[in-house]
Amino acid sequence: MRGVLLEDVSVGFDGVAALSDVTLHIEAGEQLAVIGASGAGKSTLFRALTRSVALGRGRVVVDGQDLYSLPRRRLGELRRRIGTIYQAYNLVPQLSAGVNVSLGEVGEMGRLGTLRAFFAGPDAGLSKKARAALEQIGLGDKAGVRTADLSGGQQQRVAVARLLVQRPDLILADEPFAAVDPVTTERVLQTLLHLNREGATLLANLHDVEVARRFPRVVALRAGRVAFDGPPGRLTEDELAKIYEGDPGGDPGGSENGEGSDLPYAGYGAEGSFRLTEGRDGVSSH
Ligand SMILES: Nc1ncnc2c1ncn2[C@@H]1O[C@H](COP(=O)(O)OP(=O)(O)OP(=O)(O)O)[C@@H](O)[C@H]1O
Repeated sequence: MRGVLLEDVSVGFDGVAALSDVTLHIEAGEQLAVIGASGAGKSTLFRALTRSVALGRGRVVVDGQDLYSLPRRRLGELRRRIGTIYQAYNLVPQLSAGVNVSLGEVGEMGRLGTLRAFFAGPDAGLSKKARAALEQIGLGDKAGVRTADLSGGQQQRVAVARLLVQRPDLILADEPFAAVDPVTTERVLQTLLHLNREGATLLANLHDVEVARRFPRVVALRAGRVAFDGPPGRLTEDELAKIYEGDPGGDPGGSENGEGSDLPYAGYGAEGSFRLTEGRDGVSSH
């Protein structure tokens, strides 16, 4: 994977600009947190990276390929190398957790295995990989449970286990920590960072600025434009105030960030930041 480039990207919905002139270079293997107020365009940015939204203007290049000019088959091939955790998790609710995880296995063998698992019963025939992934994410006992019957946080972990099986080159995690408790957040974060260390480029849309500060590079969107792009140390209270200015809801996911505050960054100064990984400070200046 040679990284990601968005060049002057604009996306509009019924005349409303969701993204305006967004230019971002993301190097292969980078960890990038995307923040911004509700409606700032974060999800639209992620959808543009899988060609799931029409582009008004600009260019999106993933691994050297112009995403929006690719023929269908090549687009499919590229998409299989992109792992997503979206707010709806992209899981098939009627299928068991184990089968959903198996869907991460690309290629014929993976598909056959999944079909076999589907027909043989909810928990039968799963590959070792799928089982190990569920174990790793703490859902070893849920392989046979219908995904619809799992809690929101458990479904989120199923989506993460699927990534462990898929081993994508690019991970798009759109609010991966919504609806999960702090322990699960840590577990999911560690898994994503593990996949990143193994080479995957990681983009995470985060509501919680404290979590975003743990990434070496933070991009903030404000009204569809890039309002900040740099290391978390430069994310001062002033910057944050500009980014979230006029945001009526603060953190719609329910802020755990300070009593009585409705702002997602309340209580966290620029100093409090820390990182999990070492040696990743070399944020490329774009
Ligand atoms: N399918 C759509 N049709 C019409 N408008 C849309 C559509 N998707 C997004 N929008 C609009 O585009 C803007 C950006 O939305 P987007 O979902 O990208 O924001 P966001 O930053 O992800 O917000 P949140 O944090 O609340 O999820 C918003 O004004 C939204 O209402």
